[in-house]
Amino acid sequence: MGVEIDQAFVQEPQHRPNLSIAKAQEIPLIDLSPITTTNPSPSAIEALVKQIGSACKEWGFFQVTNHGVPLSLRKNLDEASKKFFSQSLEEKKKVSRDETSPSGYYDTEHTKNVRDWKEVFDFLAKEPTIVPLTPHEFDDAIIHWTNKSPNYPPNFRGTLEKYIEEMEKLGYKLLELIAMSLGLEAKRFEEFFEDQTSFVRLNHYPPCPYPHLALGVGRHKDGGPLTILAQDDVGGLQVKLKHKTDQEQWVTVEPTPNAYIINVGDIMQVWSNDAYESVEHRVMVNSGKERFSIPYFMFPAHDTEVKPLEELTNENNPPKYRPYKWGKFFVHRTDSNFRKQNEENIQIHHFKIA
Ligand SMILES: O=C(O)CCC(=O)C(=O)O
Ligand SMILES: [Fe+2]
Repeated sequence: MGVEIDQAFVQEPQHRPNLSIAKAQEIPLIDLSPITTTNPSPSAIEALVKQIGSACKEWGFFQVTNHGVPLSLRKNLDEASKKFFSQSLEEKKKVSRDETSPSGYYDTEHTKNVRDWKEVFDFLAKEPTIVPLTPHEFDDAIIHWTNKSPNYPPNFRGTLEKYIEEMEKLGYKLLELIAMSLGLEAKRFEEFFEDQTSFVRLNHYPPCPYPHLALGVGRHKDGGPLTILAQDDVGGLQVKLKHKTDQEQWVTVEPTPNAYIINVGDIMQVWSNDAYESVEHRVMVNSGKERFSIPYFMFPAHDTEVKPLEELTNENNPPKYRPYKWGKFFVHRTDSNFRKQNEENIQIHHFKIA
């Protein structure tokens, strides 16, 4: 008799991956050289802004090349991540997250109440990162989160910090392009990031003997405005197609060497009053190969009041969401990561104006 899978990992039948999925379409691949070369022509930038706008509208996801992030930094972090995860569980647990600061190592995340087949290490971009102590609306207490510093591999922290600097630069550039594509001032989004709550996540998906039952990350939408993802050459990320048909259609994002995968998340959906929707995605696992990925979640300051931007709403297009505080939303999600819950996690549709 074979070994049985822990039921906590098993997806409901309708959410199990189709292992023979057709590779029908590709998410857009966008060349960022107009903003990474010196003296770019205004018409090249204009064309780029158009491409970004239509990718955000049609897909919510795109890949970028010529993004300006030095390859050496990415390679250094890839190697450090592999070394870190190759340690014993006991060693990794020495830098476990805890309820006072959720950065660090853990392998127990549940997405939509099913356990993910993965282990992660989270590292905050700003130290300390200021967030509300509790998700409760009328509790004003704040708390300072700090990072865990593993002893191995050597200079792990330095490698992460250098990488984060580059992610921040790329993130601001992308936000400018997205702002322009919505007809906003290029720097419209910058004010929200002064005390940002961004973090980088190292994901490790070990080989899984049950790829037809489990997922590396269950279907979800990212909660912030923007995610910048590096995936290795194994593949497994799937994006749900936006066009509505009777059946859900998932498209695999084929690995493109050295490219970054960009997606707009829930906050961009709210800011843009639904012009750019946050798209569901998930990660398949496979029985033969382990997979590594590194998302950078660009998150605003905790006290950001998230609401549709005034410039993008009017009488004919009234705000579709009630304002909510990012920090409360974030802490609510983080809290629920610690345990399997019976209720649905907090979602932006809870703030939707009917
Ligand atoms: O590993 C990946 O490709 C994506 C991970 C992801 O979607 C997430 O961590 O939010
Ligand atoms: Fe995600």
